[in-house]
Amino acid sequence: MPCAYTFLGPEGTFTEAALLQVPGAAQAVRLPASNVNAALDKVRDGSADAAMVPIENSVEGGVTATLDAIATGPELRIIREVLVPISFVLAARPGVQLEDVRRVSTHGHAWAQCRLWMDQHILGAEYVPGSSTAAAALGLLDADCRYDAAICAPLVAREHAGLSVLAEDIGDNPGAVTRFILVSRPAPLPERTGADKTTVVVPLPEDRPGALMEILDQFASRGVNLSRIESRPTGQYLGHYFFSIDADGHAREARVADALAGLHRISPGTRFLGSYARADRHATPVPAHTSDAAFAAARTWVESVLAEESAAGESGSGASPKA
Ligand SMILES: O=C(O)C(=O)C[C@]1(C(=O)O)C=C[C@@H](O)C=C1
Repeated sequence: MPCAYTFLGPEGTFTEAALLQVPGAAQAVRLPASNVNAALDKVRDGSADAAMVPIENSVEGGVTATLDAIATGPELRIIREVLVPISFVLAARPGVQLEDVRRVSTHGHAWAQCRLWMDQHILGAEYVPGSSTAAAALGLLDADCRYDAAICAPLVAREHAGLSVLAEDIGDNPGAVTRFILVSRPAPLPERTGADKTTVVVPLPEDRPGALMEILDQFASRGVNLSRIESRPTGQYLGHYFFSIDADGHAREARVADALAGLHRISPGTRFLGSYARADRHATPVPAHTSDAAFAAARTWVESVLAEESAAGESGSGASPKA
């Protein structure tokens, strides 16, 4: 297990709450980073062993900063995922009333999850982007703070920043959940658990009709279920995209390994980002014809066909019958 962790900080972010779910992390060195790229750089340069970063929210979708940062640069591996239920409060310096609030700061994903509440309760609310929910809350303590309130986790408002809570549970979707990933430098794959996920990045081959269908077919024809697929621009030039994909199963399962090989044939720039246990422990049923046993039986059959062919060739009796 890693012994120095970094995370999207400062203390009190939802990302830190995710990190604290990792066994041993509460006792380990924890290094807050000011953004996702800075956290991943600490892993790449060896100043941390692993980074916890957000990747997907049930309301707002993919965290593009993370999807892009792990798709490029020196290779990294996802070794674990963590789910955190999200509940937001509106916090302000003691004495400030709800009717005094105009300018509100938070992380972009948090703002997106509280938009309706803001429209209903703060007429003409102005959004001030923050690097995280906790950074926005702590910023309220600065003498030259240019906003009136922050959207953050209940814990950071009360315990870390000593702020007053003007409203609780202000998220528009009460069941909101954010998924976080623990990322390390390339390392041996975590063991198969029977309920695993594999993440890949597949650049879309250009000028090739049906390329997306071919990519999807690598999974479909091997009975591999996808739980997320998103397209992101590579940033190189207009119209150049990659797909970020989560597939059910582990790279040590034959059907997943076979699908990975197929992806590499179609798009040699395919990047493997890891196989790791699903946080919800949900195991997707594997069709019998795509089980490891079915792949092994099929391989044995092909080998027996080839062995018969070469034996026949050596004995000279393998000539094709005349038509
Ligand atoms: O700002 C934080 O507290 C974070 O951990 C980031 C983040 C995100 O990137 O989605 C995490 C969970 C919430 O959905 C809002 C913000």
